[in-house]
Amino acid sequence: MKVGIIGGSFDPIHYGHIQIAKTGLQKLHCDEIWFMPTKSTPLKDRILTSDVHRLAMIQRVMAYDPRFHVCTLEMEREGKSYTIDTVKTLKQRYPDHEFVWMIGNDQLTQFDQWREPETLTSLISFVCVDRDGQLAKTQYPIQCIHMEAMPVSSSEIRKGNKLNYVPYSVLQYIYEHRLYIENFIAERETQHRYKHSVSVAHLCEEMALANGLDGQKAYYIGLFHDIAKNMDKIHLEQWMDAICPENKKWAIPVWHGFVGSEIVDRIFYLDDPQIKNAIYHHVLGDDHRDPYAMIVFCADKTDPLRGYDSTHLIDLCKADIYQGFWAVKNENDKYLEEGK
Ligand SMILES: Nc1ncnc2c1ncn2[C@@H]1O[C@H](COP(=O)(O)OP(=O)(O)O)[C@@H](O)[C@H]1O
Repeated sequence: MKVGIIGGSFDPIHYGHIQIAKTGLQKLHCDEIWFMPTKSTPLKDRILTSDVHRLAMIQRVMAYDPRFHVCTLEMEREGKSYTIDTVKTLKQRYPDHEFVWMIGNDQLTQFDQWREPETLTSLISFVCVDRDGQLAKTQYPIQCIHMEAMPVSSSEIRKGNKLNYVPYSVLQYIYEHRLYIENFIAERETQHRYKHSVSVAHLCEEMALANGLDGQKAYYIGLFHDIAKNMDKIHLEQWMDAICPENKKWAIPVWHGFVGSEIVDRIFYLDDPQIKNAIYHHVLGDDHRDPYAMIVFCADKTDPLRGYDSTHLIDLCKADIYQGFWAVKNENDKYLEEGK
């Protein structure tokens, strides 16, 4: 049996990895593809997402093709993991299999940094699949083959970019387990606003749970509520023209609610209508029926990081969001009146 191996951190797995797997099946005529997640990568010093989460995300992709498998050999090994040890173990355990180790060309260019590269290529064959349309040259006996370009990397995904390259079931897992997502916000907001967003997210969650509602949904509303706040006026206006030109009658500081509600859906694939609705209304606080819209309005105004004592209002919202909402709204109106 011919087995194509794809080793990597898969933090998270994405369509680039899946494309390599398909190329292995189609062009190298592999019978199976084994995804080999590393425990910790010697060439990368970043702390990886836990083995359990990375493995669970890979498992979700296994359903794509019965020939896809996960091999946890490297994860099970203690300490740092080197490919040379893996290859030796594989050959020992599966003497009848023919293995092909598939790498992207970013790996090819740093192949001399792998431990014992000459021994490695003498033990099994290595194939490089083109990652960015430019097959790299190498001094090693490594065959290079072309594959359809998938311009994505896990690091971009961890920043919340190119989420369309993440299988939907994996993205669902990411949201269910809150992986990377505070980073999505940190990448797009100032440090000050990022802290506010995280604080509002936790407050929204607490208020929702206290009212018998979905804490996770409320957390996401709070986390993303200001996602469009840093956008410059030109881009903000382009979004407004595209999605709701009729709302341009409102002052510009109000627009980020309308635009944010589209961004969570179109860029972050949070397509829940209640999440969109709550973000849409959070600036004006003009949805008096949906509890999630009320929660984010109240949490935004009573965020402890704002520096005033909002404990009584938070307690009111936790006891009953419908009553709490009007108390927060009245206080807010009073505050705005005084500021005039
Ligand atoms: N978009 C892509 N196209 C082709 N190969 C890729 C792509 N992304 C990753 N690879 C290859 O997949 C393997 C595993 O990479 P990994 O470290 O998990 O992902 P990433 O490079 O995205 O962080 C490596 O050999 C890498 O070169």
